[in-house]
Amino acid sequence: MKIVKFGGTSLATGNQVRKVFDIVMSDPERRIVVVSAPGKRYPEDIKVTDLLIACAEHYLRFGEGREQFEAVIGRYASIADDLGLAEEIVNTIHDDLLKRLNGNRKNPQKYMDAVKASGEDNHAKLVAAYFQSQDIEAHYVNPKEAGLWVSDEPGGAQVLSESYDALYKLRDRSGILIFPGFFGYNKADEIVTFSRSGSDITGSILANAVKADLYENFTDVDAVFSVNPTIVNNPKEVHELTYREMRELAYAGFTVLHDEALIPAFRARIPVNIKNTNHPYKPGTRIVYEREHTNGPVNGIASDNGFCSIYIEKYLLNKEVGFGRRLLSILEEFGLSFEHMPSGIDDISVILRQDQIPDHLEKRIVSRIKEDLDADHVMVRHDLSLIMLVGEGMRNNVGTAARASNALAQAEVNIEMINQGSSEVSMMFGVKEKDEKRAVQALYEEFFAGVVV
Ligand SMILES: Nc1ncnc2c1ncn2[C@@H]1O[C@H](COP(=O)(O)OP(=O)(O)O)[C@@H](O)[C@H]1O
Ligand SMILES: N[C@@H](CC(=O)OP(=O)(O)O)C(=O)O
Repeated sequence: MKIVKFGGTSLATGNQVRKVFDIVMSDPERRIVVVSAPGKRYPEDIKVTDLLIACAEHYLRFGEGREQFEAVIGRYASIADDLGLAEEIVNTIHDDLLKRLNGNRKNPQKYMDAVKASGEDNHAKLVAAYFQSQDIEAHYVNPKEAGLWVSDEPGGAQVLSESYDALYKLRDRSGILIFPGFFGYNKADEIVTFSRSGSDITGSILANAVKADLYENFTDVDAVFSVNPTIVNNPKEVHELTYREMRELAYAGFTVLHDEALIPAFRARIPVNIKNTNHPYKPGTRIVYEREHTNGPVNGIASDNGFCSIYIEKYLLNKEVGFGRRLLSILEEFGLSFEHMPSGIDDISVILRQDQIPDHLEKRIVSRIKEDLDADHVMVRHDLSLIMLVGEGMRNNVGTAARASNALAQAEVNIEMINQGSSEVSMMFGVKEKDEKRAVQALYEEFFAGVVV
């Protein structure tokens, strides 16, 4: 059995839904189909999820939002019209969304989640109606009825372990099951969504639960590229990655797959295949437990910006028992999470996403660290980008850091910090945001020019 997930662009128009139908029907193993809400039809378009967020915000502020509501319904109506579906399905979606918008607004986060989730929920109903119109036995499945239970963290839910046994029973159902991505239910039977792009997570959970042979994730690119295609023109495709490599790359900026979508599949050792809905005959990228290392130390280069580092200097801090713990407990008090913590003998840096620290808090954090830790010097560096070199082959290759540093020096990029992940499949370079593009291009040239991936 295969789990097949289709992203928003794969389901954005009637024509795209027809492609999805053909892909599913071409393989009898494709039994469970996870759908996203309609995505962008062209680059400047707005995803239905974003239209829904705007709609919910309008209702929260003004108690209504006719224009935003019509924009959402218009998207479904045009898809239904394209597919020649009866008016009934659009009426169902219309009534469902209106009911959610007029629902309880006491808890704005929960209200927002219920409205946001309607994007995938209603599209699953529409896609099931299309399959049925083609005389195929297909059923819309509601995540509550199927048993997809999640934690009560609006916009950031985590699956609860008891879901897996409940969802296993989906195997016994007949026909093709159309399952909405992106949300589950908490123990109070309320809708809670995963973080953005979370339909990938639903697919992975279902793959684990039903012990699928394969999790196919259909999107709008032929494969995972070795580097962000907006930074390097026409980059090389990577046809095989390990779970660890993809997890690091997804976390560090490869948005093609949600970084939380790997763990459930990985735990059950289910391979993931990323494929293109528009070119389904192409092999795509396989994500597997192990791979042969035939293509050099680096398998992908990811980058992301918007980081800052808190640099702390104190003579012999490495000898001071509890220094790290006390530093992290100050960050905890301010509700800050950190990404990396490279350290030396007399200094340590904590790297964080800078949007967590509003200007007015920065001074307070710096003086707390100075006073409580009796630090010699504390400084915040802003506007940093983190570049991650990722590859299982790094473990067995001497000189990767030297090659990378040399390439960056040649490109006149100053390295603000270096950190080698303890897993030894990644190496991180911190640079100024203004240098990110040049740095990534130089590293790509060093590790991929002439390499067959
Ligand atoms: N390294 C990469 N390889 C492939 N695609 C990437 C990479 N980094 C970012 N992307 C982007 O990810 C997009 C696909 O992810 P997403 O938009 O979430 O798709 P979907 O809506 O199908 O879930 C691609 O169109 C591409 O712009
Ligand atoms: N529609 C949701 C969830 C999702 O996974 O979408 P997509 O598959 O288009 O990334 C979002 O935009 O966040």
